[in-house]
Amino acid sequence: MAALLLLNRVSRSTSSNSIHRVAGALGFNSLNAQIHGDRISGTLFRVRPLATLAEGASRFDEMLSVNQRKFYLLGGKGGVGKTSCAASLAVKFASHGHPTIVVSTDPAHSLSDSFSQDLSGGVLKPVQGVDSPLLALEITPEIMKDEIKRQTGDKSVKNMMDSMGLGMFAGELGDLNLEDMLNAASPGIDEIAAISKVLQFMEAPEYSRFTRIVFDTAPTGHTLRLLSLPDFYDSSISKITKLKKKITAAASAFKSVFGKKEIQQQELPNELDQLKERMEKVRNVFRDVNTTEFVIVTIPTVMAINESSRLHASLRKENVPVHRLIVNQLLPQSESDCKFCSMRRKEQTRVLGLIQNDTELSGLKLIQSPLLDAEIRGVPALKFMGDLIWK
Ligand SMILES: Nc1ncnc2c1ncn2[C@@H]1O[C@H](COP(=O)(O)OP(=O)(O)OP(=O)(O)O)[C@@H](O)[C@H]1O
Repeated sequence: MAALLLLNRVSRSTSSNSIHRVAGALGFNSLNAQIHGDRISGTLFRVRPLATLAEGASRFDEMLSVNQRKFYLLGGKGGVGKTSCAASLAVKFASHGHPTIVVSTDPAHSLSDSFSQDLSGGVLKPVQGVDSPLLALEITPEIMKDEIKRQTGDKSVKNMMDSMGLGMFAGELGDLNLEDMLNAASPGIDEIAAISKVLQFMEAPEYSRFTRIVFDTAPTGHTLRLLSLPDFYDSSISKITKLKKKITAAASAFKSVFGKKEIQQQELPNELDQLKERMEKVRNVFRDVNTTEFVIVTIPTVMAINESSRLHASLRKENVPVHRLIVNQLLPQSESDCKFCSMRRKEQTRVLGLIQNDTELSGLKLIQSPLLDAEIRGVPALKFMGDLIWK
């Protein structure tokens, strides 16, 4: 029981190596800590339990204990605090000895803003101010598009038919290529880029030491597309593969009539089969309770809770493991409570009650995260937030 938090603000400065250690010893937490030479100054908050709402522990020890690689995807409605929660989780994992990568798949990136450092450019960049390895990546669709083109190479249908001696029949099909075929029906390059990165993290030896991969996902719609994309690809690739087999069979028949050597199946490029296999791998990872967890982030409003409930239903349908729900931006109790604040708090308490009665959400571990009186920017602030949420 008891998890709403009271934050009393006291300004201080200290010459300690770690403002967090000193703050902890004094019974405070710190936010907006700044380092000036050997001095650290910042704002300290005292955090103590107040209200009598359901327990909000995230069981971070569980999240930490597994040594094998785990993927954490944080998602929810726009603006609820997904990036702040994802960034704070990544900092916390790294601070507890897990080499971590945090990836933004949201086309409207805010990782750089959240960490208050430049993490743009579509490449993995080390996050400054964290003791153990923490890399960040804002996936840039344009850069990824080129990368995907390079990976898929020239798969034009005309070339394929040429290689079978059927170039003269290619006609209109000549302009068609695999990338266009997939893009035409595909939900979006952002999701493809994200999947492609997951594959790289899974397969490339240089990333093997990273045991935690945290995804700051785009608002709900995009995220659901991301998760169902491997299935979409799987079915598209199956169709294309069938089409290729039919063309090959027709070519063989055609050539044998004219006395040419029959085309062997193994002459066909097998990249599509490989792509299908890799997509299956991603799909399995997203659905494996041992490798992946999707954490839903929400705020205490009826609209956000309803969307979270729908999100959980969709994730359940996709068999994506979900155990935790963060309710962010809960108004803390204050000694000089204004009427507006007490009304809002009452409403928020009512909404928390709705979660407990929601069939989709009631079974999830509820994590309560207070609304702070400062924007969460920079590693010290993220550490502060992480200590409130991930415990
Ligand atoms: N608990 C909190 N207390 C105070 N400010 C918060 C809290 N959580 C998030 N914020 C602030 O709210 C803003 C939006 O947060 P954030 O970018 O993490 O949300 P998001 O869900 O990732 O947004 P988007 O959907 O636009 O990507 C930021 O300015 C962030 O600092």
